[in-house]
Amino acid sequence: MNELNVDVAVIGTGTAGMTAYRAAKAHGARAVVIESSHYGTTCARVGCMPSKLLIAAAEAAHAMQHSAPFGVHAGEVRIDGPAVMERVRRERDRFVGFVLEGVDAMPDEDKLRGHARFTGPHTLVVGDHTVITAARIVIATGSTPLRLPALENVGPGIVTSDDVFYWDDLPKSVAVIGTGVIGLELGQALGRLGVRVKFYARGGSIAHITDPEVLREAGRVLNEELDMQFQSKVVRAVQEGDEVALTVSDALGKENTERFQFVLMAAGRTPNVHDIGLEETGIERGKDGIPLFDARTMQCGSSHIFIAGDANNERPLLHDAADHGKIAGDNAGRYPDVRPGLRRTPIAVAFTEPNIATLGANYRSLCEGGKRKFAVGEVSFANQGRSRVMLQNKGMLRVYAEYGSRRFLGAEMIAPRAEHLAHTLSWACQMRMTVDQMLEMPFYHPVIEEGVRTALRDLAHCLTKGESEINASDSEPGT
Ligand SMILES: Cc1cc2nc3c(=O)[nH]c(=O)nc-3n(C[C@H](O)[C@H](O)[C@H](O)COP(=O)(O)OP(=O)(O)OC[C@H]3O[C@@H](n4cnc5c(N)ncnc54)[C@H](O)[C@@H]3O)c2cc1C
Ligand SMILES: NC(=O)c1ccc[n+]([C@@H]2O[C@H](COP(=O)([O-])OP(=O)(O)OC[C@H]3O[C@@H](n4cnc5c(N)ncnc54)[C@H](O)[C@@H]3O)[C@@H](O)[C@H]2O)c1
Repeated sequence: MNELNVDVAVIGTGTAGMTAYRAAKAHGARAVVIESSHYGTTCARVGCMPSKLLIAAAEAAHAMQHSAPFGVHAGEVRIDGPAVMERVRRERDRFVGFVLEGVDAMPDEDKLRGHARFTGPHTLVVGDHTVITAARIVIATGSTPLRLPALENVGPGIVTSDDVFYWDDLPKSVAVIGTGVIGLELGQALGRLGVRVKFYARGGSIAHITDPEVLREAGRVLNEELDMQFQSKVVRAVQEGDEVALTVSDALGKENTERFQFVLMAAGRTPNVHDIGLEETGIERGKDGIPLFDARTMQCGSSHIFIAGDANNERPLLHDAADHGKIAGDNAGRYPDVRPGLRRTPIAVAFTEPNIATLGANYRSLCEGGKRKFAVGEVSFANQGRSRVMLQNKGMLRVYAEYGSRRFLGAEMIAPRAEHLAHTLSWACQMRMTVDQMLEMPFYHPVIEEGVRTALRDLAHCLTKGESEINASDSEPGT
């Protein structure tokens, strides 16, 4: 075994790990990164970028197939599956290439390959070749698609998002298990590209929506296009030649079997913290096995160990992985001088159409502790001017503010181009603006943001009425 002594060891070379490594180095620390699998990051290889490439192709197909109401007729639309997937992979490889250039530029002595595992609070064994003694350690091991027991050992027809971006052609049919962000983004895109897609959801949730009104609207809008079966349970799956016979039971327990070329498991992701010897570290862990940590410093307890990115499951998103990594790397670099780093207003966007977005404090968190102490304003996009012009007049936005201070707190929406609306609103939220200050900002005409103004006006009005009487009772689509 080789032996290595370093100031900072970073486990994982994803976005969080690479950012942590650079931040630690900036403090003059002797730092190394350890990678057990591929360089290139989840985001670039099998995450954010390839999924958006697939969605871009789907948007092109959808626009051509739905241009007739404008008096524009495209003729027969032909989707060339191999060409679609070839572009996804080619552009994906380009993005991965930029990451690999960064890895190549790092000194060789800073990079180790192999699975890292704690053997003590300060020691890691990498593969079967190196023992590292590190004064500080950053865990940035990312996450892995959750595997459902009913879909284990079935055959090649059971896939996860990791597999989709290696396809050479579009499949004929896909069953998507889960109506979370991954399932909806990939499932809708595949459907728009001509694949027969059916969604099976365990409960009634849709992406990260927590507001019951937005959830109901999302269920209604998405159901117009997508075949979604809520309150269902995967019973069994059998590989039969090129197809999987999938048996699912509905809310009443009635079983039904359908055949699909692939079954896409999109039932969530699990932080990679279960096979890294955390029990040897002495740090305290939660029920889910994830170390308890401070979300401002990324420090696990008062230890020399930090945890960043999907591994800590706080907000498993790319920009948060980068922020976590910077904070963890800074603190590991200057330990024991541990300081809180910059945390931004939460923002999450599902790139479905319409987009689904949440920002600031979500509805569920605002309802914690019983009686609601916040006002709600809303707008429907059904008759919103610019949305209707573009034939994208679907969805709703709900905005929240605090009584008394009239401070804007957050929003949830399914709305046309919500990715942009969510940014504007999250900036206002982070600047701690009041609803009145937001209404003093410019609004162009005709734009979708005029819908945001309508919701804010409604919110300002509700704030003057005292406590809202809107019923907070949960309601789920499909129930
Ligand atoms: C399909 C999909 C689409 C997504 N789309 C978006 C999006 O549009 N926007 C967005 O913000 N987020 C998106 N995400 C989420 C985003 O990709 C992740 O939040 C982010 O990439 C996490 O970065 P990370 O550094 O924590 O983990 P990763 O990039 O996964 O890095 C972890 C690394 O650690 C390595 N590792 C694990 N265990 C060990 C070990 N014991 N020893 C050594 N190395 C180890 C792994 O091999 C991996 O390379 C998407 C994710 C998926 C799957
Ligand atoms: N646009 C984006 O920002 C983006 C895109 C993709 C992924 N991501 C990140 O990746 C994370 C993981 O995404 P995800 O979609 O896998 O997870 P998710 O938590 O968003 O959704 C999981 C879905 O699976 C369902 N489910 C859970 N257990 C199940 C079971 N046993 N049987 C059937 N269904 C079950 C849940 O009800 C839910 O609908 C997201 O939370 C997000 O942070 C972000």
